[in-house]
Amino acid sequence: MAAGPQAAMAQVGSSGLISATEMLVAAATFCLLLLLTQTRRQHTPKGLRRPPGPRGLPVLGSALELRKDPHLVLTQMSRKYGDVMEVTIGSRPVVVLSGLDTVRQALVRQAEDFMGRPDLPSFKYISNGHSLAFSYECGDAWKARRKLAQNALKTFSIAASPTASSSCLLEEHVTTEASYLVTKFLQLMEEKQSFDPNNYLIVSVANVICAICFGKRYDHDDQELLSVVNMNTEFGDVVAAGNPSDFIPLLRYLPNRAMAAFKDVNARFNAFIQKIVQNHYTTFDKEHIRDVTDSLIGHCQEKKTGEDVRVQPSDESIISIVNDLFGAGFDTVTTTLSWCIMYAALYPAIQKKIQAELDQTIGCERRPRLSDRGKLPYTEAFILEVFRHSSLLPFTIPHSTTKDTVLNGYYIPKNTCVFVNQWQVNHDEKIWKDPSSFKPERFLNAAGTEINKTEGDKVVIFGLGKRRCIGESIGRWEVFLFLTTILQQLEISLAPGQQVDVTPQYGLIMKYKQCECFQMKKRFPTKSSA
Ligand code: HEM
Repeated sequence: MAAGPQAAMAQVGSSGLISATEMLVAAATFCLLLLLTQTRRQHTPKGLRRPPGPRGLPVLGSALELRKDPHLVLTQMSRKYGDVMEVTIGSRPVVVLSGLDTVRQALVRQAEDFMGRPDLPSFKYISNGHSLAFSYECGDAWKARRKLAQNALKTFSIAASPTASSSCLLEEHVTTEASYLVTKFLQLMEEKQSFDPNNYLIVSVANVICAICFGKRYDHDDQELLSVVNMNTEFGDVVAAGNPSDFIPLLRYLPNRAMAAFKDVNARFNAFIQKIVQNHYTTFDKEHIRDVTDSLIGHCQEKKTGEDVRVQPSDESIISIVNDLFGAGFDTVTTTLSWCIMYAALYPAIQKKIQAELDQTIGCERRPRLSDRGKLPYTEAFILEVFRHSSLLPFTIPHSTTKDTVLNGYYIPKNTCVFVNQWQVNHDEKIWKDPSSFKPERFLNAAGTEINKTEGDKVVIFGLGKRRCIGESIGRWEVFLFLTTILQQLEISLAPGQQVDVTPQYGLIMKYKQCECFQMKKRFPTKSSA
């Protein structure tokens, strides 16, 4: 019993000795937690059962088992306990959902019951507790903010723009950035044998969301932007489902390097955005709304005094929407593109098929546009397979029940933390043939001419229901346009003799290990961009 807590302490990098008082506090906490766990279990209403699951250790629950690759461990456990199971992490029961039907049942059909977020300690540091994505709040004021965010985002990205030379602002921003990337990659190939494209991808993708949110583009060597976009791993390590210090209260009082880095990342991130927002306030002109930040400031100023104040979000929480949009808008898309590039390099025959489709449909005289998307089924199937196979967001952000509820016959009390295992759904042998193989064809009709929509809808990577990602359309469009622009012009390969490790590193967003192993070469003689 004693070995468990010690192992957990070692895991978070405890360096000091434990005093007698600390031991007493630990023992008291232990007894209290046992008592609480038991009291909680006694409250299951008559005739109903709690979901099955492993017993776990006292105080730690299943925390040690979940230390490495929880998406794989929980997938394995779901084979034994089923699609609704309960694990205990530390002192806290967590319901884990697997299986497409169960996930749809909970997040879509019982959407209101499962739309909450748990009050995890780490979430309070994000956007000073005002985060749209991570805060505990999910009432009417939150719903109003989510709507506001969706509308502002749409206006400055995929809505038709009378001023843009492209079909919409998003197309204009991505085309600019993707063309820059192609030139940069070729320049790097002249300077080096091989390189890591991810360092450049992240700035280009960040520039797209910066243009939408702040009307601003940064140089690729801008140190301020680089210091913000390069701290996403520290962020993702802590907010990923199953972080022990969110579940084991004792760990919060011990030195914890990951948590310290997380707080620092959030403080720096908030300061970066705050500076831009202040600048927007100074130059704000309600007749000339430039970007998402302006539109949010405008909304704060227009708020009607007669509105029900309980429903009315505060100015601070409205403005902090840009933190969410910027934060969620670059690492997700960059990591998807980085997996696309890796799969294209690992499977040259698949890459050639995409390029053949691009050559046939678009040619080399003009650049891809968003309107080409429906005409490139193989490319679309490749993107779907990248989402499915990599399952780069193995879990959604943790959910929580908003009321006592019943799922598949199991009782789940209000405020229960819920993990949705997207990785399991995307690799479930019951719905996918040979799920570990990378096969874009699985998403095409028999003739290979169209996407099979039913198969495509089985991939769960943006969540579902009331918490479904609000940047889904933007994310999908961006991935399509960046990828097609790059593959139209460049052939991607791995440098001969280079070993690559494609094992996903667990986090909120899973990446492969960084490597300077890519080579790219021009497919056609240079054309002026059209
Ligand atoms: C390939 C790209 C992307 C993927 C795979 C992705 C995936 C996800 C997932 C899994 C969630 C959590 C859903 C849940 O908790 O049930 C989420 C939430 C969210 N995403 Fe995305 N996302 C992507 C791009 C974007 C972009 C480009 C933006 C903004 C511009 C964005 C903004 C958000 C926001 C604000 C939330 C929180 C929604 C809420 O809590 O109600 N995402 N996303």
